[in-house]
Amino acid sequence: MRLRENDDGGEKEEVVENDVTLAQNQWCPVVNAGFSSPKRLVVVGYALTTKKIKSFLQPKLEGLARNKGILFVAIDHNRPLSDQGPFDIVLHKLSGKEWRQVVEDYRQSHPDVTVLDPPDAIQHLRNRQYMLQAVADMNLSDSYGIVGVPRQLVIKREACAIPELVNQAGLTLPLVAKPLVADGSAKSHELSLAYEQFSLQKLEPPLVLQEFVNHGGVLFKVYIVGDAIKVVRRFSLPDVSKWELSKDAGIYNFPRVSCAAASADDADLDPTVAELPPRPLLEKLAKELRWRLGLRLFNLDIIREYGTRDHFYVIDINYFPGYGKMPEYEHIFTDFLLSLGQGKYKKRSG
Ligand SMILES: Nc1ncnc2c1ncn2[C@@H]1O[C@H](COP(=O)(O)OP(=O)(O)OP(=O)(O)O)[C@@H](O)[C@H]1O
Ligand SMILES: O=P(O)(O)O[C@H]1[C@H](OP(=O)(O)O)[C@@H](OP(=O)(O)O)[C@@H](O)[C@@H](O)[C@@H]1OP(=O)(O)O
Ligand SMILES: [Mg+2]
Ligand SMILES: [Mg+2]
Repeated sequence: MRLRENDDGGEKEEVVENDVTLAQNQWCPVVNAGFSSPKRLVVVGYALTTKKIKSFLQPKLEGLARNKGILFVAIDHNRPLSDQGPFDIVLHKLSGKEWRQVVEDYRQSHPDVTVLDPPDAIQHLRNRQYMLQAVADMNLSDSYGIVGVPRQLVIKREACAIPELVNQAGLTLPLVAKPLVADGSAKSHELSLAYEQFSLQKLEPPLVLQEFVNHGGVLFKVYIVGDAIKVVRRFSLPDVSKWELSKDAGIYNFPRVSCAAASADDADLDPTVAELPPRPLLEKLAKELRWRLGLRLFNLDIIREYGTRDHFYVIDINYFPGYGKMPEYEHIFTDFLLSLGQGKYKKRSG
């Protein structure tokens, strides 16, 4: 294992390396396969951080995968990617220009390998200026509801100009300040809530200022794995009342509210807040976003504007999120990998 530097040379992340070379044609007698003939193994090369490996590649996933004829193999960062495998699928979430180039070159030279996902498409989500653009462009509105994004302003530099810029843009307080770059570093998740215009000068650009939308303190995480969708509830920031807004001045930093411990699925909630967004609306949104973003593995944070039944906002999109927290992810993920592997094999032999 060694440390790899990010684009900006600052934040570092661990990468895992091992040394596995596979035979050219891998066939396996799939466990529990009964009378059926041996199936071809689907070999998945992965390049993930140690944290991601721990949360995603859990024993249950690996066991189920093995039974279904899927083999996970760690990519060795000290050897050329083309010398490894052969892989049917490459799964990756690492940062750095160098790594993006390695994956891009590999994609070009190995068109028969499914690379999840294209580096450029992943990179697009790493900037909050562009992250939600595809949702805004969709203008999704049908009988099931309306899906939009909060109004936001990008501040690249000069904190002292923020109050005036916010005024000119006509943004309504409170505002959520989010670091412009969403590169997975701890800093990129350091958000704050600003109640009052003057104190906005204390913020540190580059950032995005987004209107805070009251949503009853619950958000919906919509996990997407290819064509599959899974929705869970999470606790979120509480609503801000007009009274609080007039009373509170200043900027408040808040911790990562949307992560692990805060599942709201079993909580006793106001049903109008807890009701999941309509399935057909999410199906439409996910399908269109898969296409517009060119990604197959991501999740969306969606909130319902408090007091409405069908007015939704997408506030965040994450590439290869914490699938370990998605119910039944082992089955959904292995089925997805199999469908990719088999599709490819059919194409080759057809
Ligand atoms: N516009 C908004 N209106 C209301 N609440 C918001 C808004 N933006 C963010 N929040 C709250 O802040 C939390 C963190 O924001 P966001 O999801 O954008 O950050 P993140 O660091 O990218 O999160 P993640 O850990 O999911 O990647 C959200 O889960 C939600 O509770
Ligand atoms: O750490 P967790 O398992 O919670 O997964 C989180 C994931 O971290 P990881 O990539 O290090 O795994 C985050 O990625 P980065 O932006 O930080 O790269 C982001 O996608 C979060 O939204 C995920 O939380 P979720 O949205 O699924 O709750
Ligand atoms: Mg989020
Ligand atoms: Mg995020």
